[in-house]
Amino acid sequence: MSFPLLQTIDSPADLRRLPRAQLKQLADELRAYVLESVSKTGGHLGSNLGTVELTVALHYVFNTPEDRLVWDVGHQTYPHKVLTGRRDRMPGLRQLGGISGFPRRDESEYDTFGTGHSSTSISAAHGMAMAAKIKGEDRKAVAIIGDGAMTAGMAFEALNNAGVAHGGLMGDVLVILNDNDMSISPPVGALNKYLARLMSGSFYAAAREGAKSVLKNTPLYEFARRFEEHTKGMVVPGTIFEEFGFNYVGPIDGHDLDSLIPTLENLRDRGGPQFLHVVTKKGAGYKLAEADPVKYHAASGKFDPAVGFVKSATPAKPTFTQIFGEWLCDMAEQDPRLVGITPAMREGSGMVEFHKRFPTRYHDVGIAEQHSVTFAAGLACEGLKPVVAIYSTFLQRAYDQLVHDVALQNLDVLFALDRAGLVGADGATHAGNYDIAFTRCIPLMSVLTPADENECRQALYTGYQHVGPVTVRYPRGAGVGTAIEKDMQAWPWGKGEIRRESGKAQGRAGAPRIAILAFGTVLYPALQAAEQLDATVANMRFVKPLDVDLVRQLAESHDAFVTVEEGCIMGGAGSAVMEALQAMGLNLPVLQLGLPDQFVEHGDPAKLMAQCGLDAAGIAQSILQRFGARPELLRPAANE
Ligand SMILES: Cc1ncc(C[n+]2csc(CCOP(=O)(O)OP(=O)(O)O)c2C)c(N)n1
Ligand SMILES: CC(=O)[C@@H](O)[C@H](O)COP(=O)(O)O
Ligand SMILES: [Mg+2]
Repeated sequence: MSFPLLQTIDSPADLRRLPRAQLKQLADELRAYVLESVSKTGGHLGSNLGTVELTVALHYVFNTPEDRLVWDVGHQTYPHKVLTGRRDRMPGLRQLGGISGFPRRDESEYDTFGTGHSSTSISAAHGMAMAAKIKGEDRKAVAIIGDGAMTAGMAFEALNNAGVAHGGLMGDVLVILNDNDMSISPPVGALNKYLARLMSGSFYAAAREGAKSVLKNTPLYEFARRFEEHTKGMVVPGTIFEEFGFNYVGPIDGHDLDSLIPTLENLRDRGGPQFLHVVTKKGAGYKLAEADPVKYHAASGKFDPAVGFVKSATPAKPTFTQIFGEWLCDMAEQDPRLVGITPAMREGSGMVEFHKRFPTRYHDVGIAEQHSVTFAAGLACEGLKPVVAIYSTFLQRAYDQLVHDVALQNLDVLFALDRAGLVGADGATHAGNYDIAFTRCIPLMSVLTPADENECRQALYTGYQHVGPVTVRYPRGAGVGTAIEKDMQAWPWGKGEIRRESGKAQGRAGAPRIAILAFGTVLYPALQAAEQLDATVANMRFVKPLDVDLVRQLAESHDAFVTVEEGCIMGGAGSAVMEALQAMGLNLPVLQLGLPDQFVEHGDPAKLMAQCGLDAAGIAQSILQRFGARPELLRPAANE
């Protein structure tokens, strides 16, 4: 395909030089380019196709980058990236060394705020708008937030704050609600119903009907009082956004440049908090995506636009997500107390089947991680057994609820932490690198790290049987493909196991006798490395409670330890082992392998694991570098 006009646009300044009449062609070419590009690289699709006209209009009307655009979640910014000088970098999208799938301040001056986690845009834009006022700069700040992202409490915290003056200063912030009546799944909650009424115009109709029904059959004096009350409400019904102090405009068609451009020009020139409600279609312009916006939210890889996403002929190994989804249904069959909760990630967390089979025990609470955790706590108070399916990275948003509402009260909640560790294409914003460190330090919390698909099922069952707060963490994608035992057996609580014994006798000449303590799916590269080094390997299974008996047993029979985890080294499982050794007065050298104290960027997961030294070669190399032939590590054998 050719994109003659788009090829001439290397910056928004080029776009603003175009005749207004050419913008429609530019939008059409931009949409075709994004579709073609994503069909080659994979990535988010529906939301990008839905924001093409809005993106063109915003960069046409606002003096970007001086005027700030803040894209909420940021998964809809491919058109923005193409128009802001990165058209020719799209082939490297979400790949190692390529551009991110989300806005990044260090990638472009037009990416005014890094996003990825939802519902932060209004807060950031308000900060930028207030900074402009404080510094006396004439700039606008625009937050573009979806109807899904609008369901998060943080968005309302920001509205509540941005809608009023502070010390006499009022920020010039424009909030654009991009309402496509979709989250990743169909939207949930009362806000969605409210927005639907605003969109349908029934809002006004309801106000009129209400007025008429009240005014008839009432005594005259009552008539006057009520008429005055209702005509006030009827003429300009206060939308919720106006109650927050914003001037509300809309809903308008978010695909019609003839509506968007004059409206944005008008709002740009007005000061103070402005709220524009635009209605778009997720997947606009691509029939397959329009018809199934859930499926076409994102493409996992290449696809032929003419055919769309097709399932691969050979059944792939089950993913950990699928293992969880299956376990959840099996467990729900056995235990009527089970309630499944997701904060707006039904598909990603593998709960579609559970929703179908157990609709009364399924809760999608919207993008509301904090609420999801404390809602679970409330259920647990009443003797139910809530299971919160939540990505490791998104649990970060509900940390206080985890500590204060669940652990402090020792409530019986199971957290199924999907996407634990590196996630690959989504990169640093979505990596689940920190959950071992931030959960194990909470009193009464238990932390399980299954090593493969079968262990995932057994760990979920073990955690579910335990009364109290538990996290079970597992990575994005599939494991090594172990057979799944349908029978669920609870593990001995807090116990690991030795998977491989070193053949070396301790204390003999040559390389020291090494014990590798693996936590989670890194067990398998550790086993491969151990074959090369003839090391012992323990599958620890629990970070908390740690199997201190096994730690002691290994420490007393080996010369050195290696701990391995797909989590941050700082404060992680290896730290737990070090603490246990110190507490037991056992002083042997420990090499901690895990994720480094830096953000790991987007890319192919296997390449990222190798980059972090967590593949078999990396583990073996680290061990050899640290312990190689180190006779000083050898302790004299008992009879020498
Ligand atoms: C805190 C947080 N929770 C969950 C997600 C996962 N997520 C990404 S996009 C999305 C739906 C967003 O819906 P909306 O804002 O309406 O944007 P649309 O996809 O409709 O354009 C969700 C739940 C996230 N990025 N951040
Ligand atoms: C934008 C966003 O946050 C989600 O779409 C996320 O990218 C989903 O991640 P998975 O692809 O791992 O489900
Ligand atoms: Mg939406």
